[in-house]
Amino acid sequence: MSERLRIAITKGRLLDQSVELFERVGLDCGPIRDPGRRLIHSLPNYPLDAVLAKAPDVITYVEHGVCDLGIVGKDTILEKGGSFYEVLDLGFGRCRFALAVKSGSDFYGTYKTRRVASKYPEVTRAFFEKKGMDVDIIKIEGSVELAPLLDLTDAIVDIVETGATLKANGLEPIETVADVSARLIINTASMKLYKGQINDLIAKCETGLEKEL
Ligand SMILES: Nc1ncnc2c1ncn2[C@@H]1O[C@H](COP(=O)(O)OP(=O)(O)OP(=O)(O)O)[C@@H](O)[C@H]1O
Ligand SMILES: O=P(O)(O)OC[C@H]1O[C@H](OP(=O)(O)OP(=O)(O)O)[C@H](O)[C@@H]1O
Repeated sequence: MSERLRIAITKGRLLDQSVELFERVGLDCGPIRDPGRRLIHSLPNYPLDAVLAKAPDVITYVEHGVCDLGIVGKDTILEKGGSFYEVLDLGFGRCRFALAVKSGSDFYGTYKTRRVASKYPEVTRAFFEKKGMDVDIIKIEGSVELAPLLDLTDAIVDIVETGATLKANGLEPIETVADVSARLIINTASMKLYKGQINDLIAKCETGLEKEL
């Protein structure tokens, strides 16, 4: 019997490339190419329902087993953690976490406790803990580049893709914190219960990735 699997896909930047990957291996993604306001869509030619969710919620739904699989950025995985299998680097959504400062400023050249703003406080904490450095971390919800411009903090840890946002705001990256790309994650119980079907979908993703090369 073929169960319908459920996959949570991160809305926004990762959705288009997820659709591209699935379509490359013959999955009809018509319903999620142009999803409108509807959040759950059945794929017409493969036993898969796609749930469109915010990045951290993708992990929540997969961890709780209400979705069998998920597509989410490594940034969110590093920040939120959780218990699931991370089975594939999907290669798209490539960017990096970087430590950035106002151009020319000397972040490491002082003994006072530095302040760092980030939408990713856990990633930031782990980065400085590894260095044995005590920093004050301030959580910001978006447009993190504002924090040093307003002199709230000495630096930011944020996602950098092209570097255009940093440059436009007179900031510069001084260190890479971690590389980021989209990952396929699987609920641990689903992996056992629906092994055959999940492996079929993983194999399709692998084929899709090879086709792109
Ligand atoms: N330039 C980039 N900026 C932000 N995320 C990026 C970038 N490039 C790739 N990504 C990946 O895309 C994922 C989704 O990003 P997106 O900007 O769509 O949502 P978000 O900024 O996390 O949430 P929000 O809906 O609040 O904007 C990120 O978690 C990350 O893995
Ligand atoms: O290096 P770049 O190519 O310029 O991309 C990086 C920018 O994109 C992201 O912001 P996003 O557009 O998601 O908005 P946000 O800051 O409100 O999250 C990220 O937080 C940076 O600000």
